[in-house]
Amino acid sequence: MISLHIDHMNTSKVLLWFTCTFLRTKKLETKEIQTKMGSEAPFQLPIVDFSELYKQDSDNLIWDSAKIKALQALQEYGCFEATFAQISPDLQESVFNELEHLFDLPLETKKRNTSDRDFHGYIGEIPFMPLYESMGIDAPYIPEKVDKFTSLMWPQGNPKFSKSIQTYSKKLWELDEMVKMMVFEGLDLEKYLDQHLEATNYHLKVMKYRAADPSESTMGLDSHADTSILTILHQNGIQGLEIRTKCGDWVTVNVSPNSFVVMVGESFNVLSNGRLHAPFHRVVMNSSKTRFSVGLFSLPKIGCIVKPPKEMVDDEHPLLFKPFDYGEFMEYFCMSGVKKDTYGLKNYCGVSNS
Ligand SMILES: O=C(O)CCC(=O)C(=O)O
Ligand SMILES: [Fe+2]
Repeated sequence: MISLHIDHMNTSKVLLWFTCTFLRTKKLETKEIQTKMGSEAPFQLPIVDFSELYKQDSDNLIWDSAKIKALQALQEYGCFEATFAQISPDLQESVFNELEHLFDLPLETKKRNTSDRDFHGYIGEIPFMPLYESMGIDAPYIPEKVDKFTSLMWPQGNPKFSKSIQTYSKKLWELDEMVKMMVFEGLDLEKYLDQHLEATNYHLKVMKYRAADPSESTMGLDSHADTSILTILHQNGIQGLEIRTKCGDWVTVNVSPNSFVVMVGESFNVLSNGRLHAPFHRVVMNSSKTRFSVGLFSLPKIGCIVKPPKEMVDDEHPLLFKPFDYGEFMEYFCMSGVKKDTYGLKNYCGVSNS
């Protein structure tokens, strides 16, 4: 989940942000120049096809090969590109059309999307992130939750919006569970999968990034790692997502049309005791067209202690994080302010000298 929230920031933090953003923009300009000179090879994330998994697969060959590829990618890059024909191009188009209407609503209407959880309601008008706006729906596969959001935005109703978002979220949720099943199997933790899924909440965040004016920074969303377990991202064909590799290089993730990006959040890094990599990522708006994106975030339920299964800890893999509660962590995270390129959970409960 993004690690930026102005409500909890005092003036000095905001100033610090401005300074950091300025310095990063300078660095970014250098990188853009390098790209123009052709010094960087295009980067392609591993692609895992989930569409075929619905077919008869008696020897589990399709499943096992997808599982190996997915796990390797999550260990090496912290993400991969997923193809998933069960979310049809028509459904995708309908979701992005509806999002355009949603973000076109008056600001006062969009601000009705409030939440008692940080980052789950309307976010926008942030001075250091002027291109960015987002709204959120908890448990979006539950029809009543989406209907409630829809009637806040359109008191006269908008069944088309409700239907598209519900159908779409349910499919994304299926994809999330398939990835978790692969990871848990791949790490020999199958017996913990059901209890893990029971202890998980879901949040759908819909985002809009307007194009930058010539005088503005192109930074749409600054560098951060998600605090989630897993995040599934989808965009309207406008590129902008960048990840930082383990070597520290920023690379643009050119996502193919109709594909999704599956990304590890810090909570999965904790659960796997460091085996899965949670990548820093950001959004850079080099396009003159508006970018819409959607993220399904799976989050540890508040009150359920997050810690790796005992099989993940041994002499070779000493415990990296103390057990934590996500609700308590979020309180700390919001109060401690934003720290650029820093892992919030590592700061909060990392075992020292890990
Ligand atoms: O818009 C995107 O593709 C990325 C959004 C993101 O990283 C986030 O909301 O945490
Ligand atoms: Fe993110």
